[in-house]
Amino acid sequence: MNFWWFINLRVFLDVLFASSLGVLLFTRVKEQRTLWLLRGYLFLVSLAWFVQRFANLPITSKLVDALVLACSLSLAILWQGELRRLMELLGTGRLAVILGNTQKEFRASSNTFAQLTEAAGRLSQNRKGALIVVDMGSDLRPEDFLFSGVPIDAKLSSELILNLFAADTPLHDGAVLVKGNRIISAGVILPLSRQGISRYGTRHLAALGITERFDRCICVVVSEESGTLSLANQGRLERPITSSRLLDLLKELLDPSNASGSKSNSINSSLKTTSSNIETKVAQSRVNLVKNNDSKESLN
Ligand SMILES: Nc1ncnc2c1ncn2[C@@H]1O[C@H](COP(=O)(O)OP(=O)(O)OP(=O)(O)O)[C@@H](O)[C@H]1O
Repeated sequence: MNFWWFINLRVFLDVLFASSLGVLLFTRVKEQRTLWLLRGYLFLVSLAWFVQRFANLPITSKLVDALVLACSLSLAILWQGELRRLMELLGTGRLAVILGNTQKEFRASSNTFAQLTEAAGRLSQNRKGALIVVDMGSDLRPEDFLFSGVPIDAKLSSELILNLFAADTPLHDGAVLVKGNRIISAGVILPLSRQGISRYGTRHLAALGITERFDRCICVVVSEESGTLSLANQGRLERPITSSRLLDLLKELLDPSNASGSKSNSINSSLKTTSSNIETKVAQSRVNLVKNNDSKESLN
């Protein structure tokens, strides 16, 4: 009696844990393609188990086992970022994140986006390198950075961002961390991504590195070399973008309900930026012309 009760309890717990793991896995995967891969893989694993357990077919069993091994290796390569993140979460005891409970949300006002975009646009025009991490409610902790930087905790403004990235200032190297409407820290050193090493420099790799680890983290990057503006999200870089496109993307990411409206506006706004850039260049050439005339007059 006791023995059967124990066996039943074991079977019950086994089914309970396996199904909880399955539900957890499937609810955490958001991308359709990843879901298909996972389903295919689980089907293969079950097939291998079935053939091994119930069918006495040694050659088929070996073949299916080899297939499962090959698929496991491919998935380990394909999902190396996610698997590393899972191990990091387990290692640091952040079980709430694994269970999908990422509580807080950092809401930024539209004025903050405008300030951020304005600063990025001006840095881009002046070819000043910059890296701004916007945390939208991830579970980022200081230990997730290689160096957590210098605490700032100040209201975000375009002037402050421009100051932080001004050349030859102590905090211009590294990234600025933004949460909601506040600048949390500056001079932050981010983990680098291993993808695209041959294509990008370290600033862009740092943006890829942090966004591929944290879903609810995005990075605005300004290239010092070319002045190009980029937005990194989920380990992908959208570049080159205009500052108005950046504003649209930020609004879409932080308030997806605005997406359709802002998409239709984005073409208009990028046209506006192009025309304002042209106006700026015309104005600059006028200033140069006036300066040249002045210097000619002074020579005469
Ligand atoms: N891990 C990092 N975390 C934060 N910032 C970093 C990191 N690595 C480099 N940077 C920043 O990037 C600067 C170097 O950029 P680098 O030229 O190597 O990259 P890049 O992607 O080619 O950028 P750019 O187009 O601006 O030249 C450093 O001076 C530093 O400010």
